[in-house]
Amino acid sequence: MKIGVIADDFTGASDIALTLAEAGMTVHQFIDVPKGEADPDLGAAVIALKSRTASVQEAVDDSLAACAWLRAQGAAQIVFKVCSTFDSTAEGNIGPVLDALSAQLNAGPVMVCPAFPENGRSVYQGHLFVNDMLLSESGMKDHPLTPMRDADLRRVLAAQSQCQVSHVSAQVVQQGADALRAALPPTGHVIVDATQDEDLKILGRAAAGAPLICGGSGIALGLPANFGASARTPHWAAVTGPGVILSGSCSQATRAQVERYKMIAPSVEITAAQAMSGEIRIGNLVNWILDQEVAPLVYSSADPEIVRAAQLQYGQGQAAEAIEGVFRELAGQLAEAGVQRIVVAGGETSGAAVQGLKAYQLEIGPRLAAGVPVLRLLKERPVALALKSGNFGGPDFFAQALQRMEIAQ
Ligand SMILES: Nc1ncnc2c1ncn2[C@@H]1O[C@H](COP(=O)(O)OP(=O)(O)OP(=O)(O)O)[C@@H](O)[C@H]1O
Ligand SMILES: O=C(O)[C@@H](O)C(=O)CO
Repeated sequence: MKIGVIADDFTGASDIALTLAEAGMTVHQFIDVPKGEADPDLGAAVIALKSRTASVQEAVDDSLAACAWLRAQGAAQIVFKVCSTFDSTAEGNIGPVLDALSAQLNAGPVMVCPAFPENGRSVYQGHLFVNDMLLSESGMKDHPLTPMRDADLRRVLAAQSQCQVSHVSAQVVQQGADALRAALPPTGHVIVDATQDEDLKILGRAAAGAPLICGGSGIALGLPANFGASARTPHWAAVTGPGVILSGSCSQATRAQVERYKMIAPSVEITAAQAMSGEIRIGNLVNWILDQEVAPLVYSSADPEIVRAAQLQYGQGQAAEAIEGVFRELAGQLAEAGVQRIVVAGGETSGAAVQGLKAYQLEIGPRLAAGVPVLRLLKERPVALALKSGNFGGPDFFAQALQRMEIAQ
């Protein structure tokens, strides 16, 4: 194994797994820290944790355990995969986890860059932009769990970390890998600018031999080439059979996708009140889903005002866990009932759904959208999964993803 990735959520794990697969690495996504050994033929492994919004101590402990497993499999380089919008609560977990991993690996300077230009995420003068807006003015300021209200990543990371946080500008990056390496301090975390894929490939070259780097999937663009890998398209054996869309993301992009899909297929909304009351009968919902001619949509996605009202009434964590609990139970029962194509929208929601599926290892297929691969879960019958980050995919993503799962490549 050459590259080991520790991802702080499940959609982010599949996002970077796709980047590595398209750059030629043989890669699998693992759910939580595996118990056994990895296939020695794997060039890369991505461990999906549900640590982004966990307690700081839990996030640190789980990330260190994942790092130890990856190193034991021979991983020469560790990537801490975080969100391209640097999703984090004020107290962590990016800073504390990065500090712990850096200490465990005696990593020296750690380059940090969440840029993902293909999906409109760029870092310039230490500030994170979502398309043409500062992060703090984008929809991410209303995120239900990790509202991002400061675009200056140096300040955000410095508030969470015990280490020195510095910055290397795009002007230096664009002079090449040698100039970037020369600009790095001896230790600490370094926010590195990147506004285009070429900047990320320079960063990848500069990261050759670095024990630890941190970023979105874009930071992996240039890493496989350091190990002699070259671009390829992942293969896919068609998966047909009943399908369903599960959406717990409240992001702007997902809410648009929900409204578009509701126009062509049956749907049912799960409200926070219903989830908190325990009135939802999962078995009845499964039967309703299986009775539909067209793959139906089950969603809790709601506008920020509705989410805020629910959080005020029930508590942010309680509302989140209640809704995730519904999707966790639903996903497991759907797979047992024979559903074979499952599209999930939202990182935490995907974590819940995958836990419900009792999935431990996923094969990476071709892209459904930038940052979203189709995944194969090997059960009695193969299950095709799409774990879509809230802000990813176009308006017709749901229908297109279900159709793509049925086409071999
Ligand atoms: N109607 C609702 N009211 C309150 N909380 C909700 C509601 N619908 C979903 N949630 C919660 O909001 C959170 C959404 O987070 P999730 O990570 O699934 O989506 P996302 O942040 O848009 O996706 P990503 O992290 O991939 O960008 C989950 O914990 C979910 O349970
Ligand atoms: O980097 C991203 O935006 C996604 O992979 C993600 O982490 C969403 O939660």
